[in-house]
Amino acid sequence: MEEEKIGYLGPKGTFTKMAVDSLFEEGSFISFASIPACLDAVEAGEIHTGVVPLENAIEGSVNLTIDYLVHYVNQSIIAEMTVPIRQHLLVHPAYNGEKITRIYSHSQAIAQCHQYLHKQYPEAELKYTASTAKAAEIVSSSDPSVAAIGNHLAAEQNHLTIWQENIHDYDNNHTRFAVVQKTPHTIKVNDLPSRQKTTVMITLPQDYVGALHQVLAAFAWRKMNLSKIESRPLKTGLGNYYFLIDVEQPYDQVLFPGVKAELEALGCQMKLLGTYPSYQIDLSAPVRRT
Ligand SMILES: O=C(O)C(=O)C[C@]1(C(=O)O)C=C[C@@H](O)C=C1
Repeated sequence: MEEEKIGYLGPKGTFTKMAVDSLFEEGSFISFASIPACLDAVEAGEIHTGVVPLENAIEGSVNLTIDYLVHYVNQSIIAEMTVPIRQHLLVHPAYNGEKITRIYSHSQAIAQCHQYLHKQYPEAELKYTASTAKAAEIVSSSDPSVAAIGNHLAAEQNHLTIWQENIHDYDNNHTRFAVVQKTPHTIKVNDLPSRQKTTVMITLPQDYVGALHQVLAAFAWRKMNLSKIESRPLKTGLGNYYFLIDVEQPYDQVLFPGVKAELEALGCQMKLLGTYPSYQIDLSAPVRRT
C-alpha cells in the first residue's frame, strides 16, 4: 500500500507538527503554510490525510478550519487529538533586554496570551502570522527588537532564546486537532483512543419557534451526551446560522438515523462530519522527526 501522506499546518515547529509527531507511527509528513492550503491538498488528492487545529481551551474554535470544512471542502474528520499547549516568548539570540517593539504569532496564540501581553508589552505592535513557527522564523531573521510567541520546538528549529516560559493566561491550555480525509485511508497511530465521538452539522428552518430546543430534545430523550454545540454563520444572510454538535458516542444505525429522521420532520437538515476516535496526547516525551 502507498505510504500515507500526511499534511499539516507548518512549517516545522508548529504545535500541529508536535501533535502529528506524537500521534502518527509512520507516514511521510508534508508541511503547508496555511490551514486552507493543507485542506485543499487533501481535497485535490495530493495527500491522504490533513491535520489542522480545531479548537482551543482558552480561545475557542479555530473558525478558519470549521468554515473551510463546512463550506469549501468535502472531507470527514477521522480522528481528533487533544494536545497540551505551552506558549513561550521567543527572542533573537542577540536580544539583550531592550524594548520589544513588535510581537509576531498566530492569532490563536496571541489570544491565549492576551493578559500577559497587555500587562508586559502594552506598547508592542502585535502582528499575526499563519502559524507560531512562521512567527519564530520571522524573528530569527529580524533585528532583536521583535519577538514571537511559540513553542520550544520552534525556538530550537530557529535558534531562538526562550525569554519567558509559559506565558499563556490560563494553565489548562489545550488545543484539539482534527485529522481529516476525503477518501478513507488507514492511518497508523501510536496511541489508544480515550473515547469515540461524532460531529454533525445541523441547519434549522427559518422562523420556526423552538427549533433549536427540539433539536436538542432529539438527542436528549435518546440519552445521547453532547460535548459541544456551536453556531456559525451560514453566510447566506444576517441571522442565518448552522449548528455544529459533538456527540460523545460513535455513529450507529439506530440512534443517529432516528435523530436525523426526527429533525428532518421539523424541516432541519443533519449532515455527518465524522465519527472518530479521540486521542489525548501527552507531550512530556515528545517525538522529534526532521
Ligand atoms: O501555529 C501553530 O503552531 C499551530 O499549530 C496553530 C495553532 C492554532 O491554530 O490553534 C495550534 C495550537 C495553538 O492553539 C496555537 C496555534
